[in-house]
Amino acid sequence: MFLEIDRIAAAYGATPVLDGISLTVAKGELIALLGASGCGKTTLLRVLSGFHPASGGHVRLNGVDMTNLPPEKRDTALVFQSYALWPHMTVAQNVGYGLVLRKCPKAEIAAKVMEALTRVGLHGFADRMVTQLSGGQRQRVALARAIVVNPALLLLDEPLSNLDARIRHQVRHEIKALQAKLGLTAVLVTHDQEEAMIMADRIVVMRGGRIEQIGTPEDIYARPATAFVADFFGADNKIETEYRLDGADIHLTPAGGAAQSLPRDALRLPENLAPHGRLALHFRAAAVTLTAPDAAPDAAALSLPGTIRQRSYPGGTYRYAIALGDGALLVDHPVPLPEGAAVRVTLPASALLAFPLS
Ligand SMILES: Nc1ncnc2c1ncn2[C@@H]1O[C@H](COP(=O)(O)OP(=O)(O)OP(=O)(O)O)[C@@H](O)[C@H]1O
Repeated sequence: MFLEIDRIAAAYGATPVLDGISLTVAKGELIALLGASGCGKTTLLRVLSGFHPASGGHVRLNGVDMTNLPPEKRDTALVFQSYALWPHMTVAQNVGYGLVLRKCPKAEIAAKVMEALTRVGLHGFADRMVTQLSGGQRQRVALARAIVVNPALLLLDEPLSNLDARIRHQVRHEIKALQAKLGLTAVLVTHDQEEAMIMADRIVVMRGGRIEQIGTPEDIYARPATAFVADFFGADNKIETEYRLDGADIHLTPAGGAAQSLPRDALRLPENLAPHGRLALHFRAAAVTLTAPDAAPDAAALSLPGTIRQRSYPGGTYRYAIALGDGALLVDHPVPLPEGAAVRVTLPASALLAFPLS
């Protein structure tokens, strides 16, 4: 494997932050480290760049153990959230800085800088001061500065989070296209689930200094391995239920609802599920339908009585807060319904992600 992260541990003083992180990255692959604030993504990136020491484990790049190499001896380039450009230098001087340090001939620097600026769409900006650029343009300069040295590994530390939404959406497609075109191996740190989905070949979901799941965006979205990942990827509505397996069926008794049976195959159940116990059923707001309380129930869906507590309009569809037993759900539904109305909440079995509760 091109990049091997092997049981990496890291700490700040006596406080452990990374706890045995192992993962491999293929040449040309873009991996996103995704997780809530404080889970250790930036620390892992700092370990890869050499700005923070590993307290255990190894990092190998292209077969070379770089665990204890200083940053400048690693074949990596880092793009920061804050751009970290020199304000007293022009765009070209910023982009060429690394090549000057490497003592490249002047003519070669000029040619490489021009090529990098063209690649990031900043042809014609070479002589501008970076203080005269927008945030999106500054981040393109930072990207040009990273790619101009042709690094074996590109490290991106929340590179888009200082940009406003519209520019961010545009620049993330540009970075992805450039990385793919140049065949760069890249590790991106982000806390934005959509950004990780759009940019990454594989996503590494981190939690509390450990890896919770690694997979393609499709994999993680459709088959989250844990309730935490389901929650993080938008399946954040949850119903708790007693269950009992019975031949081809599963009997469910959800909190606040009547007992129901569903074909066992209709749900994606965890492997080695005990014959009975409790499950958390996670699902996305858009998967639910609302009908009149007396509508005929669907045999392949869980059906629960609820009351509309609140209605809002995020655009395109209505969003309802529904009281269900002593719990609450958020549901998207295209039709306006009055607050206070009794409804039947229908959850198609295929939309339910089931996780055992202890
Ligand atoms: N310089 C430091 N000294 C002490 N503790 C630190 C330091 N930097 C980070 N930490 C702690 O280490 C843990 C992991 O931090 P890290 O910055 O890697 O998380 P993160 O997932 O990148 O979070 P964020 O998205 O907020 O940047 C956090 O609990 C944080 O408080």
